[in-house]
Amino acid sequence: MKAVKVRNLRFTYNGSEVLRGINLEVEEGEFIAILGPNGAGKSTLLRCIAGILHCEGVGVLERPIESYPRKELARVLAYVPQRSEPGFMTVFDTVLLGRRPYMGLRPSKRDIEVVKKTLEKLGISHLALKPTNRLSGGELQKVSIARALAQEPRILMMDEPTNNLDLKSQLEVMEIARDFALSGGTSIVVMHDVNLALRFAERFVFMKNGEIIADGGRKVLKPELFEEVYGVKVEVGEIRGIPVIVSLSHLGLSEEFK
Ligand SMILES: Nc1ncnc2c1ncn2[C@@H]1O[C@H](COP(=O)(O)OP(=O)(O)OP(=O)(O)O)[C@@H](O)[C@H]1O
Repeated sequence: MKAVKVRNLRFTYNGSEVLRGINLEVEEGEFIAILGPNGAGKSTLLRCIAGILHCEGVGVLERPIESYPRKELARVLAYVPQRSEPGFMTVFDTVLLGRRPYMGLRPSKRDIEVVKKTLEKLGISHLALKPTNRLSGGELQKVSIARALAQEPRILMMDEPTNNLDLKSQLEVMEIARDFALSGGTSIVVMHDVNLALRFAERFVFMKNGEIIADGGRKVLKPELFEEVYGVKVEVGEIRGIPVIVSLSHLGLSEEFK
């Protein structure tokens, strides 16, 4: 089944076109990384697919996104924004908000169980009773991811989830996204760290100026693509079978590695 289908998607902020005819199909079980320079339109695309921005041409699990009542959409799709606002609520209660699409007036035993398990998974059980405005940036990011996982969605979308995270936490979050896809869910992650994306994702969508420039598996990772998308010379190597991108110079700037 197609998790997401985007057809000829256009999006305009105050008259300026930011997405120009995007076509994208994502199968259930895929883990895709959306990459590209600042301002390329990655977050806007993610927010269109998540139904936060209203645009025509987005299908989720073979249905137009606008046909979903809000609660039903939240059971199907979870979105972790680039930044989340901290507040007075505790970590536990914040993650419990992820159970809202399932809850009646009070949380059930299962809701509480899911929250506890999710906190454990993210390694933040010890923070359960702390208000989120007393967390570090990385801790807050993990709370945001935990809340999305507690939603038990079929599609997990995260916007730069590894920002603010230390090396170990970056790997943990990417493993979570990969395991989510391996267990039949769909992970769509916007990232800047190309090497981290290469290490975990199986499909790469490169955007520039509101368009998709390349879309595919490791074979799309050619130096010419990085020159076109980022204006950077790179070499593509391999360590233990994992592709590694080494940036050499800005085009036209440093002569050092030419
Ligand atoms: N709320 C907004 N109002 C007006 N313009 C916006 C708004 N949000 C984003 N834009 C513009 O839309 C374009 C795409 O932004 P977007 O955040 O989607 O890019 P991005 O690829 O996610 O960038 P980054 O990697 O820097 O997060 C940019 O030119 C940005 O200035």
